[in-house]
Amino acid sequence: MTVLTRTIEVTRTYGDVTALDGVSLEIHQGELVGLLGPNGAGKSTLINLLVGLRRPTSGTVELLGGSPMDASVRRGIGVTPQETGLPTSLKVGETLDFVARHYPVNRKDEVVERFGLADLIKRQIGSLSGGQRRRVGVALAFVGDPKIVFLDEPTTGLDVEARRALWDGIRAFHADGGTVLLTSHYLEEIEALAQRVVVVGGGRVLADDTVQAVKRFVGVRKVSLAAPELPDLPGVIDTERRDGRYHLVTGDSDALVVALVKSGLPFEDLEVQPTSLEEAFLAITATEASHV
Ligand SMILES: Nc1ncnc2c1ncn2[C@@H]1O[C@H](COP(=O)(O)OP(=O)(O)OP(=O)(O)O)[C@@H](O)[C@H]1O
Repeated sequence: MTVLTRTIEVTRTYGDVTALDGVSLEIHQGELVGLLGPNGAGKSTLINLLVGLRRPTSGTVELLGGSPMDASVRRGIGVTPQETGLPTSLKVGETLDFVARHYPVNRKDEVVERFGLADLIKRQIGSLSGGQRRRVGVALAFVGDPKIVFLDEPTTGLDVEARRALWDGIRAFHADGGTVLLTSHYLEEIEALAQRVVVVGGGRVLADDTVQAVKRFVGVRKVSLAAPELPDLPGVIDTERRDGRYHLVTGDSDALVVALVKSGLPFEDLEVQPTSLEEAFLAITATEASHV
C-alpha cells in the first residue's frame, strides 16, 4: 500500500510541554483514519506537523514522498484547521473560486454537490449560520483535488443534521478513493466514518486499531470502595489502593459488584464511574507492559 504520509519517532515540545512524544505513524492511500483523543492529547500538533505548519523538535515527517515544508508538496493536500476565518464579505461561490484558482486542477463543482452547497453559492459568508460556515470551511479542503485531506475537528459544535451533511461529503470523497485524516473527541464520529482509529493521549499513540477493537475499551469502568481488604474479583484490569480506598478498573463492573457482594466481605461507599478512553488505555497498557 502506498504511504501518503508518515512520522518517524516524532517529538514536539513547546517550552516545558511535550505535545508529542516519539510518535510513529503511517497513513496509506485510500484510508480514512480517525485521530481520537482528549483535549491536549497532541492531535492538532500532529496535524500541524504533517501539513508543514510546524516543525518537529526531533524525528522525521514525510508527506507525499517529500517534506511538508516544501510548498509544491503541500499543493497535493487539503487542510481545514480547527478554526477558520473566512472573509465575511465574500460570497460562498467567490470563496470557492478563490481557492480553486490556487490549484492546477480543481473539483469545485463536485465539492458543491458533495457538501450540498448549491443553495448557499450566492450567500455572503457573513450571512451563514455557524454550521453552514463550517461546512464551507471543510468543503474548501477538497477543492484543489487533494491526494490527502487533513481535518481538525471538522464537526465540533455542529448539530446532528449539519454533522451528517459534512459526514456525507467526507464519505463521498473517501468512496472515490480519497484519503482522509481527521481528528475528533468522539469515537461515535470516527465510527461513522472510519475503520481505523489512532488513539492519542499525553502525546503518545495509545492504540492504532480498528474501531471495533477500540470500542472494547469504551465499556471500561472504575469501581472504587472503602474496604479493609479485597477478595479475588473477576475481570479486574488494574487495582490501586489510595487513602484507604480501592480503585479497580474493569471491563464488567456489574459482574465485579455481584462477586463483591457474594463474597460477603464488608465494604462501604461503593462508586462506579465511567473512565475516559485515555484512562482505560493507560490502565490496560500499563497492565500489559507489567506482564511482558
Ligand atoms: N503553540 C503552543 N505553545 C505552547 N503549548 C502548546 C502550543 N500548542 C499546543 N501546545 C500544548 O501542547 C499540548 C498538545 O496540544 P494540542 O493542541 O496538539 O492537543 P489536541 O489533542 O489537539 O487538543 P484539543 O482537542 O484541545 O484541540 C497541550 O498541552 C497544549 O497546551
